[in-house]
Amino acid sequence: MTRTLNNCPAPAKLNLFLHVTGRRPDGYHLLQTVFQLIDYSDQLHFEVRDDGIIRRTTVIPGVPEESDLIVRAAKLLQSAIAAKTGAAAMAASPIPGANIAIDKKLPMGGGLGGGSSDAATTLMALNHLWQGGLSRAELMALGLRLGADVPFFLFGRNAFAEGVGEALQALDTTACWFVIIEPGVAIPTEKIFSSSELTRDTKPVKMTDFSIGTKKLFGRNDLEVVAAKQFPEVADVIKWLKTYGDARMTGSGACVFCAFAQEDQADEVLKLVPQRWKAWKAKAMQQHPLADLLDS
Ligand SMILES: C[C@](O)(CO)[C@H](O)COP(=O)(O)OP(=O)(O)OC[C@H]1O[C@@H](n2ccc(N)nc2=O)[C@H](O)[C@@H]1O
Ligand SMILES: Nc1ncnc2c1ncn2[C@@H]1O[C@H](COP(=O)(O)OP(=O)(O)OP(=O)(O)O)[C@@H](O)[C@H]1O
Repeated sequence: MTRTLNNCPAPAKLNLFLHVTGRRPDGYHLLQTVFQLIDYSDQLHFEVRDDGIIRRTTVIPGVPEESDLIVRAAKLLQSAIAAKTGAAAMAASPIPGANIAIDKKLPMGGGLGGGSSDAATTLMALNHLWQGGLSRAELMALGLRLGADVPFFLFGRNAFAEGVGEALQALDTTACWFVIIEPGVAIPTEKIFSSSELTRDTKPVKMTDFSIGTKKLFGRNDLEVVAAKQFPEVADVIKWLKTYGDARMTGSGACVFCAFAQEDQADEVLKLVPQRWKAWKAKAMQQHPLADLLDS
């Protein structure tokens, strides 16, 4: 049995548009959005332990080990596999554990789904290493318990999403490059969704209503006006980047992106970004780099 799996990407996502169409009784919001994978990722490394312990071996400032979505995902998977295999099998061969290291690159509170992507990569990698045998659908159901964005990363390809983000339909998006700017603030998702100024009644669209092009993106991000009002740095970045194209915020913020058909167009703009902001470029991806792990 393979004991290690290294350099497992946990890619970021952008929301090419994000409409809030309602709210459930439990307070979660109903959305319509297009999730776009990009080739800018955290990297995770896994080593099987025989003692059943889950250990995050990298410190992430501000994220205690026990509340890390990586550790929570690993423990959730352990219990799901135990339930699936039953007590007798468990007695015969106790559930393995894992040491998990991470090279963190995705900014927290950035609207890029960093923690959610880390959790999804952990579920895919450990289901493989532990020979857990859970299907993609079973892992997606587990993922939803960790966060609204996690099922998308397990789905493994770009998607039109509804519900709280778990009702996914595969979608091929336009090949393009993105310039992403980090305004230098972290935005707690909850803070935006709980705002009294958030509109929650955008008219639902059908997949056939929109096409994804780099010239003009469809729709808007309903969370943007709330985040821009509460965090002026976000408003400043949007204003600056709009000079070069259809700039908008991703997720609940804070990162702002703009799409370009050609890489050299993205390079040109990247050179012009004011020094006070961290900026980088990323290429649109159609598939999650670990998508095949679930079919192997
Ligand atoms: C904004 C998006 O990133 C768009 O992709 C997601 O909807 C948020 O996904 P996420 O970060 O995984 O969010 P979670 O960690 O599940 O939820 C954080 C908080 O955001 C609010 N939340 C999140 C998702 C959603 N559809 N409605 C909500 O109201 C809830 O108050 C929740 O307690
Ligand atoms: N491994 C992790 N990486 C990043 N954040 C983590 C992790 N584990 C727990 N968290 C917590 O989860 C919070 C949300 O993380 P995440 O990066 O997914 O949000 P985000 O980048 O704002 O994405 P989105 O807004 O699209 O959900 C972080 O602010 C952090 O407190």
